[in-house]
Amino acid sequence: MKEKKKSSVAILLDYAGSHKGLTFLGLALSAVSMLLSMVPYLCIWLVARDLIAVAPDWTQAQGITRYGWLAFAFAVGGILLYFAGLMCTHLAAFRTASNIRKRGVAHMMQAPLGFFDTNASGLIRGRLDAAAAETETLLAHNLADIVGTITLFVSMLVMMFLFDWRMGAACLLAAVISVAAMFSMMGGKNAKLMAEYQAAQDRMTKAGTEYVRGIPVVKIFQQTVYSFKAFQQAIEAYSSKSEYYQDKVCRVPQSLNLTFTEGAFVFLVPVALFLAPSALAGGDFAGFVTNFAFYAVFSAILSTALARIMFASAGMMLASTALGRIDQVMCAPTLKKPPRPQKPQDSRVEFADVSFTYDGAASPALSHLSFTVEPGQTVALVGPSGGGKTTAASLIPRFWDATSGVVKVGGVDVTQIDPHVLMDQIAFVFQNSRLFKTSILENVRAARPEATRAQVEAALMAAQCGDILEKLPQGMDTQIGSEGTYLSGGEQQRVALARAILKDAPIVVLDEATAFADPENEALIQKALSELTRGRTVIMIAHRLSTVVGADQILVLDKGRIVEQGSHSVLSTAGGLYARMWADYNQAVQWKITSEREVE
Ligand SMILES: Nc1ncnc2c1ncn2[C@@H]1O[C@H](COP(=O)(O)OP(=O)(O)OP(=O)(O)O)[C@@H](O)[C@H]1O
Repeated sequence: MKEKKKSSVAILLDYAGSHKGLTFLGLALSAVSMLLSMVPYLCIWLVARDLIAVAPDWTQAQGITRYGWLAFAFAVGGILLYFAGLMCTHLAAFRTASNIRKRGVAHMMQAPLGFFDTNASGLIRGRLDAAAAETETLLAHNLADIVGTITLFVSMLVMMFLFDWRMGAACLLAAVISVAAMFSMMGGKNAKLMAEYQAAQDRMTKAGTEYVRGIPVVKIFQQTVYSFKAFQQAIEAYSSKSEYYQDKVCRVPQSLNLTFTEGAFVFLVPVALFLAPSALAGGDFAGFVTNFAFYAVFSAILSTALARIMFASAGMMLASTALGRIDQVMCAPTLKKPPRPQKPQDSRVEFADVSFTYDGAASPALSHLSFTVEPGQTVALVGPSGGGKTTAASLIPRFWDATSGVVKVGGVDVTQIDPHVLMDQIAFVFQNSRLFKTSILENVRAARPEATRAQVEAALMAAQCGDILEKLPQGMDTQIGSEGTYLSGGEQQRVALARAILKDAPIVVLDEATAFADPENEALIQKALSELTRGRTVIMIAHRLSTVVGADQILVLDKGRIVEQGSHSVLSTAGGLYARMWADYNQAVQWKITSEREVE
């Protein structure tokens, strides 16, 4: 059976969780407040009736003061209940939006890390944040307005029969035309257009983020804003979408809507003129005038009600597209947790016939990789750019899951290990490790939150960070990025290594840890690395072949396959790809030394 699509409101109420009741209470209060606000109109009718009945001897109309107070009391009561209702719906809306944010973030925490390579984390966060905020308006205001206005229309129907259904129908006719015009802007094809408009807005935000990131390049190469084609095209696409929507979808219905929102009177007057002669002839002209006075005043609240419906429907549309965007975040892939997790036995890493293809890629990034790294061994992954080194290393901590074959840690398939336990087994040092904008202490302690100050300090010392701590005003309590406290790339790398040392994981994955360091930093980083890797299983990705000479095993990856495997001494004389790379590397080093001598 086809599953019925849930409405936006139902989805939002799911997110509201325990605050669902508060939303219902708010809506009920809003409905009751609308009913109370009808009473003053009834009082007007009663006053008009009494006045006309005693005219011209107004002193005989003794009930009107009572009606006046009654109208006042109900009006105030209506306002108070309306505010009480709004308080409930606001509270529920804030909680719901906060639940959406929390659930989104919790879901993201379960996404494989590789997901963030292809989906900018800033965009995901922005999307979740903005979309959650957009749902707030629907729950806090729009829903209460919709419920209130439905109550109003129902009570109007009752009032139609209560006094004179013909004049009541005249008032309603304007409302019906106005609502019909409004819904024609939102239904079917137009809803799709609205979704396209929102998508164009999303693309513009994304292109804007890319543009801001690329500003240094734009400046260095003296380009203008127009050289950033993607951003410019995204802006143009957005403006043409919004113009199209405004022009083709909104213009006529919006004009109709506006005309009839203000025009309830238009139908009432001709109907009254038509009815007047028979009322005169029937002898109940006083009753007729009273009814007319009532509907004339009553029709004025129609425009307020319609304006509320208009805002509410716009809010509904916004919320439904916002929910669509939230859904995209919630549908992001997550790491499947094993039903019966197993514990890794040791720090052995094993690839058994592993292949991997990135989503949407035409060819595999890795094909039938098989190798074993015994506990305590160091294996280096080398090879031409795009060969698959980073991809292979990424499969160990499950940044991605293998498309086929098995990656094992400690003899257990990584997909059968609890993700937290797996992460505890592995320290990953990236090419350019990011530090948080907090103290050095907290940056390092991120690896092991329960670590003492002394343990953090020991890790910093082991990572050769003594000189960094000395020059900083508050040592390891100095906030990174504050008041001119910036660390160089090599220094940041050493702090990141201290983090990895503190983690004390049995397996270490190093992705070009020394790639961007200057010679002085490189020597320190090498020292820090030997502290980090001592006695551990190490998988290192390296471009500088000098760093892999001592590795127990070198795997040469080319086009996703292992083309050579062995120790440096064997491979450098085997006449294959590694030997050529080694020769090229030595030539480059020779060239560097010669050119440096010439400069001297
Ligand atoms: N997130 C991704 N989505 C799609 N394809 C990717 C992604 N990351 C890498 N690739 C592709 O997978 C292949 C292997 O890339 P990988 O980064 O693993 O190579 P590498 O050997 O580490 O290269 P380098 O030495 O330049 O860092 C390449 O063809 C690359 O274009």
